[in-house]
Amino acid sequence: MEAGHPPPTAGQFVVVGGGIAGVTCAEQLAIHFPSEDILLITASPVIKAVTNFKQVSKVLEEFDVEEQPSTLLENRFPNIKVIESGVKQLKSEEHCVLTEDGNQHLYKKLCLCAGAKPKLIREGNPYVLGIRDTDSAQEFQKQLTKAKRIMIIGNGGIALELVYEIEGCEVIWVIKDTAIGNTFFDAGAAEFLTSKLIAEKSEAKIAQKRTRYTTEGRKKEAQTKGNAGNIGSALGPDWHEGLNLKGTKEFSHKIHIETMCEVKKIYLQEEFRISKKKSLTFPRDHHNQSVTTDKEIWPVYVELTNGKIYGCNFIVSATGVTPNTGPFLCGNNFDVGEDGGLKVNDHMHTSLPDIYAAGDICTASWEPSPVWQQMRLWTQARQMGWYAAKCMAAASVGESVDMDFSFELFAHVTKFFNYKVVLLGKYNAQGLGSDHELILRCTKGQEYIKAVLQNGRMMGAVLIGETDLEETFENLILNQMNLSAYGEDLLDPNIDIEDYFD
Ligand SMILES: Cc1cc2nc3c(=O)[nH]c(=O)nc-3n(C[C@H](O)[C@H](O)[C@H](O)COP(=O)(O)OP(=O)(O)OC[C@H]3O[C@@H](n4cnc5c(N)ncnc54)[C@H](O)[C@@H]3O)c2cc1C
Ligand SMILES: NC(=O)c1ccc[n+]([C@@H]2O[C@H](COP(=O)([O-])OP(=O)(O)OC[C@H]3O[C@@H](n4cnc5c(N)ncnc54)[C@H](O)[C@@H]3O)[C@@H](O)[C@H]2O)c1
Repeated sequence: MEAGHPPPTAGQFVVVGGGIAGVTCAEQLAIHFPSEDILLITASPVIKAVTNFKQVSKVLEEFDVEEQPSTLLENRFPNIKVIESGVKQLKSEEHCVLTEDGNQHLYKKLCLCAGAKPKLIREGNPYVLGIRDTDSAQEFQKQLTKAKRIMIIGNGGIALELVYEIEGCEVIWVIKDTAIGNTFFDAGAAEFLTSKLIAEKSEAKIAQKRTRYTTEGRKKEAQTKGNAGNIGSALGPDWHEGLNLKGTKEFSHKIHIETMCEVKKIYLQEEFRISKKKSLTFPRDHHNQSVTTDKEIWPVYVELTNGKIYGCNFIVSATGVTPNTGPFLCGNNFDVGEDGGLKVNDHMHTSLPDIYAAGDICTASWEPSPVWQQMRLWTQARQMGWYAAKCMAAASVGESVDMDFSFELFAHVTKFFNYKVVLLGKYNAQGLGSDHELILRCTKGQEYIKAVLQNGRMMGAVLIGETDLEETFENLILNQMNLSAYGEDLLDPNIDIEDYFD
């Protein structure tokens, strides 16, 4: 044991991380072993709790997420003890974790749920912001209140949400692809959504919000704990609620999309002034009107791979995440996946003895069901945390456990541009090659429905709008019924599809 440290506490169940994965795991362990102490070690001063959980159908689930002081978790589960201190080092051979507060904790079984970090296009550039936790979201909001124009890089969840939410600030949106939202949609769905983006924003957007997201309690806690520098839990659904995402201008939306390009070089103002040979590109809106005369002097200039250069106040790098595996895990010989996550098997077990992992930190390395894939999402963090606890509990009493049903079918419910969006199975025909067919139904401004079929069986679906089809489609994917005979009728709006398959 490390010299100078107090003697370690006795071996117990230890969970690292106060996000959805860690908290769910700790709660389940506390339920399984009511007479044992469960230790939750987290670097952030608040924890994330799942509330109002609703199993909508076999696989689809809905819940709210609340940031809470850790004492609330301890009150609900008296056998959970929360330690608000980052893990400095894992010593897997000694079954021990060292925390920043100078203590060491022995574990009999450990679950690592330390989340992920934004993968920025440039590290260490003060004009490149990432959004992950409450602090980074508030920093972004602060910068936005002073901004006339920003650039958003990336084409996934965060970028989609930001371009819709930001008002009073020009947005130059830079995507590598030909259409928006490539992580979630094909070009057809993207076109459906783009028309909404161009149209005026409706009042209903505010009225239909779902998740409560409170930050007041957290701010006070953070000040008293002085945890500066540590990363907090990831945000989630409706993270922008309560943040006033408004720039300095009076207009609502002004978005210019640059497709099929990336960032080549970022110049600070002074560097740009020196390289005078470059001329500025004036961004144009969807009517091809110049949105600025660009006499401005900008703090930062971005050269894109298509040769254009834009000045802006700052850049948001919404370019995905990297699992948070270091430096506290250095010196431990974990197997890691291509995406840098800790590889876990079908029992959420890593390659090291008695160490499990769940949520954004891990890479699912089992042979998945043909209609499931890992995505670093809220729901999967909850499901993995829950299932990891079940596996840890079973292993500690020598029992076996079957794979949880939630990993049978990929299912995600979210909201983009104020539309309900349900993604099921291989919703973008991922991994199906050209051997599949698509059946579509689209009513502009109302709904977009896509079913992905292979050999007559439904493999995935995208449902945008209030389609009410999620449960039927979920069943069709799960039961793999041969749908060849129905052909296009499958999406005929005059046929009540639910009756069809009852
Ligand atoms: C802006 C934004 C919007 C999102 N929107 C959605 C959405 O609409 N729907 C959806 O499904 N998903 C969404 N996500 C993704 C979702 O938030 C994550 O997939 C999920 O929260 C991951 O949970 P987690 O518990 O694995 O990790 P995290 O929530 O990141 O928690 C990690 C925890 O580990 C702690 N930690 C880290 N390092 C240490 C250490 N060394 N020692 C101790 N503790 C440590 C952290 O403090 C934190 O408490 C969004 C993410 C972002 C950033
Ligand atoms: N409603 C939702 O479900 C939702 C909303 C927000 C965030 N999230 C989740 O939060 C996490 C972070 O969100 P995110 O949007 O950063 O990640 P993401 O994985 O959703 O999207 C990353 C995007 O960045 C692009 N990209 C990657 N490297 C790039 C580069 N060098 N230059 C240009 N583009 C690049 C990718 O092509 C992709 O479009 C993800 O796990 C995401 O699923 C989910």
